Amino acid sequence: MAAAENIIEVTGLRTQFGRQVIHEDLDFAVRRGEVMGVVGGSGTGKSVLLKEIIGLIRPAAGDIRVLGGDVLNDEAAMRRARESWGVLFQDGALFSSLTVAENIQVPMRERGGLSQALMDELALMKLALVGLPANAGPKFPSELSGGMRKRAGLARALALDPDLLFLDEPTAGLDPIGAADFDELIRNLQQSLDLTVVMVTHDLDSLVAVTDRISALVDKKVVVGTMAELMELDQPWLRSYFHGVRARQVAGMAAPAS
Ligand SMILES: Nc1ncnc2c1ncn2[C@@H]1O[C@H](COP(=O)(O)OP(=O)(O)OP(=O)(O)O)[C@@H](O)[C@H]1O
Repeated sequence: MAAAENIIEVTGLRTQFGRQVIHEDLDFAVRRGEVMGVVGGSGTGKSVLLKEIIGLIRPAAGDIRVLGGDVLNDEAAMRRARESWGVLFQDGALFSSLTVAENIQVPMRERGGLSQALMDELALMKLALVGLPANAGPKFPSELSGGMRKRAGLARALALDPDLLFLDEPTAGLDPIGAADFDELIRNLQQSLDLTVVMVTHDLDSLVAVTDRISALVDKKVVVGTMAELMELDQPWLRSYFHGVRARQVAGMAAPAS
């Protein structure tokens, strides 16, 4: 079998804020077409890792490649990469003064070259894609439920038909049923749109339902594997994270039928 292509490749990453070292010689890779979960204790630098990959924070050292391009040093590679991804950060981060449809059209406007009529049509398509009714388009974010706002944020992340989707705590703040529905939506979209997904989450149900592999941030580095593989490791944080009663229940539910 041919080796899977890495759509993201981070090597030798060092992140430091003042004297606080967050990542030290960290390697992280994501294969095209997989859903990679990112977990780790509070403050281990999960969100910062995402922000470094998308160019919002510059690391102290290391190499970051997206789609094979050196996004830290090559502006053209960064432009190409930026056009290839969509991002859903916590809370959906919608502009409260814009309607949902206008929010979805923000990335389209930034790219330019599309008529308003086409953008209106595209916004309707994106709403349908994430399971929102057409009448959500003219509403303001404050008029939607938390779950609907997340979906609207996802619709905006999908505005430019990305190959790559970054999700930071997508189910945070949702009730268990809302979170399970959102997990299912992500998995369905990943398959139907052939997306690669990088998802920071604390939610074990999401990890089981959505991810193919998991990167755990421990000791300033990444440990990567399937959930079953990580559960086997004798590392204190991983043990307490995966071996709690709740974790065992979730993992038991996920065990393949044999
Ligand atoms: N721009 C910044 N300047 C200074 N310190 C920062 C900055 N961004 C993050 N940090 C620090 O880096 C560390 C990692 O932050 P990050 O938000 O990535 O954590 P996290 O793993 O996502 O945690 P949590 O699960 O609590 O959200 C924290 O100690 C945070 O205070």
